[in-house]
Amino acid sequence: MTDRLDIALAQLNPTVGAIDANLAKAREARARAAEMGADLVLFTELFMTGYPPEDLVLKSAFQRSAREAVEALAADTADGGPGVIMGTPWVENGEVYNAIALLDGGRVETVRYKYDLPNYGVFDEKRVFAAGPAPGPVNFRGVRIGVPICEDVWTDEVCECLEETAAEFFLVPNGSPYEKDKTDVRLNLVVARVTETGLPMVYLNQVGGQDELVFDGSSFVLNADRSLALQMPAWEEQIVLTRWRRGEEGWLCEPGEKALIGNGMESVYRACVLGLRDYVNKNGFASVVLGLSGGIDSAICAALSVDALGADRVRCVMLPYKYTASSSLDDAEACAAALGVDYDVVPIAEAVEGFSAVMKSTFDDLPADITEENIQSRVRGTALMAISNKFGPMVVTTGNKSEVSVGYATLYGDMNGGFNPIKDLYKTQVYALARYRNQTRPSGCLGPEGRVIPENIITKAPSAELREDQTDQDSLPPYDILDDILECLVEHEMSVSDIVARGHDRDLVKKVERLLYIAEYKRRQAAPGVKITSRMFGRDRRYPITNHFRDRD
Ligand SMILES: Nc1ncnc2c1ncn2[C@@H]1O[C@H](COP(=O)(O)OP(=O)(O)OC[C@H]2O[C@@H]([n+]3cccc(C(=O)O)c3)[C@H](O)[C@@H]2O)[C@@H](O)[C@H]1O
Ligand SMILES: Nc1ncnc2c1ncn2[C@@H]1O[C@H](COP(=O)(O)OP(=O)(O)OP(=O)(O)O)[C@@H](O)[C@H]1O
Ligand SMILES: NC(=O)CC[C@H](N)C(=O)O
Repeated sequence: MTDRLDIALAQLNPTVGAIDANLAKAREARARAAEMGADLVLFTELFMTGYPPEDLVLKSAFQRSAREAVEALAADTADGGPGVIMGTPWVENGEVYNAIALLDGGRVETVRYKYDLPNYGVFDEKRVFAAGPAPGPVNFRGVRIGVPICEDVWTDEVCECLEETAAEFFLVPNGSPYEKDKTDVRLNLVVARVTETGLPMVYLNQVGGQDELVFDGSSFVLNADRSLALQMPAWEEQIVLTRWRRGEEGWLCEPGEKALIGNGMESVYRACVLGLRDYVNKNGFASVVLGLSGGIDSAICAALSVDALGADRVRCVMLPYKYTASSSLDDAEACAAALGVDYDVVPIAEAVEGFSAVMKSTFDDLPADITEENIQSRVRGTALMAISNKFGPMVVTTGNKSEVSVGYATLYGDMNGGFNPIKDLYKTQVYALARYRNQTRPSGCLGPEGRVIPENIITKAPSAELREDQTDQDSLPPYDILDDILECLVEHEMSVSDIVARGHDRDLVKKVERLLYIAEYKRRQAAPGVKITSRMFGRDRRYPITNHFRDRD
């Protein structure tokens, strides 16, 4: 039995389905850990397949590939180097489990299954995995290690059971998606588990974007006295060696680096950047294109795109029509120049008017209305998709959560596009993010320092510029009021009367409630985007499209 263990923690960015690449990444990490002198390397939840693999797990070919990769890595451990705790799906007796495999001495020593499968919010694990029995510790070179998997530490049961079966400390592999202000939630949970069991805990989380989810890393270690032994950075890959020593009081992790975890605007900004970067890169796009209107939404999306990919991978196009103010042209050009991106102006009058001419007899001289406004938006959407088809960039779409909530966006028009980095940010948060980015370029961002969004874009009244002198507030309440009502309805599921009790006008709340419900059909056709809040549209909030319910309060 040893009294010393050096454990490498691999906070890495796997890709869902890329089993060969994930295996290669694991081998590289193990080689690095061996150089550091590690006895054991810990990987994150389902690292071998990437997390969350969703229904891929149901395919027998996928299950087989994952197993072969785990067995290949197990064979590597015959070299006498570090053992490995690897997250992987595992099939036994016809059931598929969300598992960890302990690999050592050239073989799969043991496997343990996740007990508590999350099945709420964005998680659907009961759909694809069977729940395992309450796990006992694994025995690694004479040390009994508890390995609860992610959700297993969100309640006390599994850790208690592990402590009762003589676990000496916990190594917890996680696939815990980012949400604003979640860092404290995780820390409090780990404090609770450490307090209940008196055992130290390693909380290791993956990093990177996977469709709408983004994982922040932010892994850490708490000793049995609840002191923070180590804090890994957010948003970055890192392999770190932790040194464990057994004393009279049990195991202690020697204090190591404590990275500062930015919160508030910094974390929101970096989540949007990494979510967009990984979506674009992991789906094989060399570049992106977006319509730059001189408005705040497209300006922040341009800044996020440049910070994610670098200016040379971002193309911005101004698509003016007769309602585009000359100040919008100036603002768009100034924004593009500040960001250093390729910028074109493609006037759309001929296409808009050509389309109107084609429809003239069908429309039978009916007066112009929103139909003609939407044609402008759809011409812009078509132009951007044409650039995408011709040159290959993915279209970044720019609707914020306030617009997406109330359907203030045109289907097959400004809603066109592959990915939306601000989909889960209300308009008031978009303004705050723009101000933040003008003051601070967060670490890991590839754009220039300093002001990248001209002040006029932030201070002018927002407008879709689809008719003369239009502003958003012709159709919508002021955004601070709208956003508060929306947050009450969406994030907090509050009743109309409770929202009115906050000081809002009842008719307005009822109007917003109605707009929210009737726009569900648009959201179902919207591009994916980065989850930031506790209740993103989509998997986090599954409302019916056909829905006659209205709150009677
Ligand atoms: N339940 C349902 N299921 C399936 N489809 C449904 C539907 N209800 C309506 N529809 C369809 O949807 C159509 C209406 O939706 P849509 O065509 O999008 O048009 P609509 O929502 O009527 O108009 C677009 C709105 O977005 C605003 N806006 C704001 C900011 C920027 C931009 C921009 O474009 O740049 C636009 C614009 O001012 C206008 O208020 C209907 O004609 C109908 O075909
Ligand atoms: N003149 C334009 N040139 C290029 N793209 C445009 C133009 N007008 C609209 N778009 C595209 O359509 C999107 C929707 O317009 P919208 O008015 O909602 O956003 P915005 O102009 O960026 O911001 P704001 O709403 O604050 O004015 C824009 O973000 C942009 O991508
Ligand atoms: N993968 C999981 O089990 C994640 C669930 C957990 N509640 C989290 O968000 O961290």
